[in-house]
Amino acid sequence: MASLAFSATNTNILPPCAAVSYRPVLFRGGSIFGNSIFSKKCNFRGLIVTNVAKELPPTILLPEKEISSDRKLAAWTSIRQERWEGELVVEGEIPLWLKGTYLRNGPGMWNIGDYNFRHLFDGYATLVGLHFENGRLKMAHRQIESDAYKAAKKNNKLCYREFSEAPKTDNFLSYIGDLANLFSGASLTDNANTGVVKLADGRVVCLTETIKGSIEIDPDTLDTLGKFEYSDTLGGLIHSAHPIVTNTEFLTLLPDLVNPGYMVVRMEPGTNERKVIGRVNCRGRPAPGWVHSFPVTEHYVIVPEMPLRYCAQNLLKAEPTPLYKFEWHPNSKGFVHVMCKASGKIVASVEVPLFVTFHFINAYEERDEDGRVTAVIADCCEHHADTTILDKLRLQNLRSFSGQDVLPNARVGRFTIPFDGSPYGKLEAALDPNEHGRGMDMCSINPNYLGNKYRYAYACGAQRPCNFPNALTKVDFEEKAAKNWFDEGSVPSEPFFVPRPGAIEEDDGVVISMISDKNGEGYALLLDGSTFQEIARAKFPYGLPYGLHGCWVPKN
Ligand SMILES: CC(=O)/C=C/C=C(C)/C=C/C1=C(C)CCCC1(C)C
Ligand SMILES: CC(/C=C/C=O)=C\C=C\C=O
Ligand SMILES: [Fe+2]
Repeated sequence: MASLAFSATNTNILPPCAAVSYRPVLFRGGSIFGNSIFSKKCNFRGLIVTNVAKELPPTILLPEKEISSDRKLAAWTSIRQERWEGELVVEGEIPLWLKGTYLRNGPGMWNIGDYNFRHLFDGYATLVGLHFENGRLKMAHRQIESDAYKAAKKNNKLCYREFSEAPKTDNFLSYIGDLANLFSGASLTDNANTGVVKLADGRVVCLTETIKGSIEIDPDTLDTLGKFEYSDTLGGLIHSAHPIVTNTEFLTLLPDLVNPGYMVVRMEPGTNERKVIGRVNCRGRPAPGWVHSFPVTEHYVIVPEMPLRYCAQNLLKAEPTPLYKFEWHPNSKGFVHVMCKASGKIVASVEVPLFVTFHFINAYEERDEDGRVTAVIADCCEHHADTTILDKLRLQNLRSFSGQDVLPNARVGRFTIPFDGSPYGKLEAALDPNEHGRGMDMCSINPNYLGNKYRYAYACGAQRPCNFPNALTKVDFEEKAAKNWFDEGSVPSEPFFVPRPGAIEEDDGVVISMISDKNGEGYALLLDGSTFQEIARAKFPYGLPYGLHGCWVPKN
């Protein structure tokens, strides 16, 4: 077969002492076989895997308490080993036009030795690649070599501030150092665990919300290439986790925590220099709203100002507060601002009902019969202005599903931002949330419809009872209906839509997701974008931790 993109490498991670008993286990798929090992003497449990196809040395996997018959979903369990790569056995048919790699990033390692992290967003980044070619599928995964990850491995302790975790201060003097490091940003993490984007110039960058956590990787080998350094002098410590990336530009928002507002910036392909388009001054106080993502239309950048606001004091605290680095300020209200991409001018700024969202889905302009823009429509996965979703994403909650229906309700929140100068915008459900089980997050659309009127969105929905979105859903905004995919006890990751080259219909393509199943195992799943029926699946050698966001790297 044609040589596929991933390099043949594996890492040996040695257990604390030699294994004493061997038990052959699992693995279909031809390219690998494995032995599980358990040593009573040193209380080590793990797996030995040999990649037969590549004749690599055996890899001894990370010892993990959870690797036992009572193991729970792999989704909330740290990755078993640093890296793996190999071909998977495909059940069903992968369309021959699907050529390229789906890269997915996410927090996949939530412990340093015996110390366990608290929150889903704390984990060290695990990058997974699914490489499709000629109807075949290779999977690879690898840890991103951020400074934070390398330092944790070397010193066997947390060295940088993660989403909810902060390194312990030994004494007063080191605390002073910590404060200095905090203000300079030196102690903030560069653990790029949130997403991965392919820039128009071909570079692939993993991202988180700290600017220093922008890390370039090689999409073929998953190697960490180094920091993606911005060459401008804009400074700042944080940005939106989800830039808008197209063939012509990279747009992002830089929150200004000192003088509450957002810089809207643009970076051209082939450069590392962000240039300012304009600035939005916040209308609420005391700080800008958290801006995990934002949408654009053809001509405008939409800047949401959520009442869940960054909190400088919480940033300084070592112990997590109920809302982590944020605070809920209902009295300071919620707003949506619209900036013209070409001029940087604010063309609308409206107060909207209180809202909580991580992810905007898409936005577009509505026009009258003379072609004048009358309003902007912006859709998001909206959590009914309820911040408890942040707490539900604590690992302890995710790992302890007892059959109770504890996932807070979510909907497709549709903002209407009028252009007639009126001071208020609307926020309503775009369809009955029961269509998708009142779960709604981790969305994607056909990328060719970015910023334009669109009909379909793909997301994680819910089949109740659940404690986390446990279904995949295809929303049809025209029919105001959804099609759902569900497999009892499973946790599916972001359904990522890849359009068929040359397609006319918006939903002509496939949806890729990775499933963590009730047996602790996992598989790649391919659904038809139109029927939302399964067309193929391929089992992983072991279940993978939950991943957040991905991108498509086409192969020419
Ligand atoms: C994984 C995900 O979706 C979000 C991750 C967010 C992170 C890692 C945020 C980190 C932050 C700090 C470490 C300090 C500054 C504030 C903030 C950007 C929230
Ligand atoms: C996984 C998630 C929310 C699920 C709730 O329904 C949010 C992830 C945010 C970061 O990318
Ligand atoms: Fe996200």
